[in-house]
Amino acid sequence: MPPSLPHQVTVEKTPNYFVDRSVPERVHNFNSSIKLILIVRNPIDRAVSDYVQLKYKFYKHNTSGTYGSFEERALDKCTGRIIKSYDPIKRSLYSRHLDRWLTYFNKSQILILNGENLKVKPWEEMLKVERFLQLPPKIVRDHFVYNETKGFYCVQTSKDVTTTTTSAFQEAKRWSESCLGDTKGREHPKLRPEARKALQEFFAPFNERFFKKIGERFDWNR
Ligand SMILES: Nc1ncnc2c1ncn2[C@@H]1O[C@H](COP(=O)(O)OS(=O)(=O)O)[C@@H](OP(=O)(O)O)[C@H]1O
Repeated sequence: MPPSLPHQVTVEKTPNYFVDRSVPERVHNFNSSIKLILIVRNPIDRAVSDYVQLKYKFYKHNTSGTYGSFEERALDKCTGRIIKSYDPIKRSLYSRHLDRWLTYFNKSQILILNGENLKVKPWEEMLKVERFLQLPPKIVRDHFVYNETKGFYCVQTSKDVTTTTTSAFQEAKRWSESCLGDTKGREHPKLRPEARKALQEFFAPFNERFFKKIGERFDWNR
């Protein structure tokens, strides 16, 4: 973690911390009063996004062989059952991973954000973050500009700059746009309806357990 001054808040983002078994205890040893933020989305979409990332990495490092389709990787060829040991599936079992964190941290230390809403109304999720971190509310709708090509909002940031003209110094605001990189928003393969149904049935009990633990529900029956 980078050092921070008393008036600063340091934020560190590593998606894999949520699922790595050894991390909750280590984080607790590091700072037991830390605030944690978890962004979740429909576990089926999370699993497919994870698959897309693994497939991309596979072709980056291998010149021969094929990675296979999501269905080939995640569903047993003979029985059609979900392969629980496939990493994108395993990592999407939110209730299991949350359990490990809850053995070390109080629920009030964990903010759960809605990943679907983060994409369509990021300012709403950011307000939750500001409240949770007890920061003055500064982020508003106008800070976001929708990027049609990417299908995501970009963040508009400004910084004060001093410019010299022939007659005077001028204070001006320089606006810049900060957008998500190329590895975000990659196309997902379309799943066969039977495969999607099998995934829905598989994840449903895990989702229910997760909703019970967090005291909130998400619309993931799709
Ligand atoms: N700010 C924001 N808003 C909405 N969605 C977002 C955001 N940041 C990341 N994502 C989506 O999360 C998916 C994985 O990205 P991550 O950054 O978490 O993963 S990783 O750091 O690459 O492991 C990946 O999902 P898909 O694009 O659907 O595959 C990202 O697009």
